[in-house]
Amino acid sequence: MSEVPEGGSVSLDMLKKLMAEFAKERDWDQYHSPRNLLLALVGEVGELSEIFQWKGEVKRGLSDWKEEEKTHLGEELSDVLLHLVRLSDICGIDLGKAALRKLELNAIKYPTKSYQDVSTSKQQEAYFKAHSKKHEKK
Ligand SMILES: Nc1ccn([C@H]2C[C@H](O)[C@@H](COP(=O)(O)OP(=O)(O)OP(=O)(O)O)O2)c(=O)n1
Repeated sequence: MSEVPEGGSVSLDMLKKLMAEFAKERDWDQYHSPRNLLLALVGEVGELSEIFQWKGEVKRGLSDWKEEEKTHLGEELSDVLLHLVRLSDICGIDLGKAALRKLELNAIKYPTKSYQDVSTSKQQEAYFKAHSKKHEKK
């Protein structure tokens, strides 16, 4: 099993390399096509959703969940992340860089100043209005 590196942080690059190694050692590169990986990712998102299904709203921090439930949640979150990392790699996308760029775009699209003084529900209203307009244009 891979150890958490000194300093404690796990990088996307490390996960990318470990996934590439994992596939190579099993001769699974042939199955890791973009489409197959996308379908596997969607399947894992389904498994993640099942954990929350029928529970109603859950508290942030999941303080009333059993340890086994939290462990299971960690496993399904990891499957989603690992498939996403692998899909990005196979598509030649640098996921870390792409995510940083997307954060910058998000900050331009939703500048803090214009949202500071409005309540959460107002922000959400503005968001949904903007989105429904975008879809109407199509
Ligand atoms: N062709 C495959 C199959 C699996 N994996 C890796 C990526 C995921 O992290 C994990 C997913 O494994 P499973 O498909 O066995 O899914 P689960 O672990 O969720 O098992 P189950 O569906 O039985 O609950 O294994 C992979 O890289 N390539």
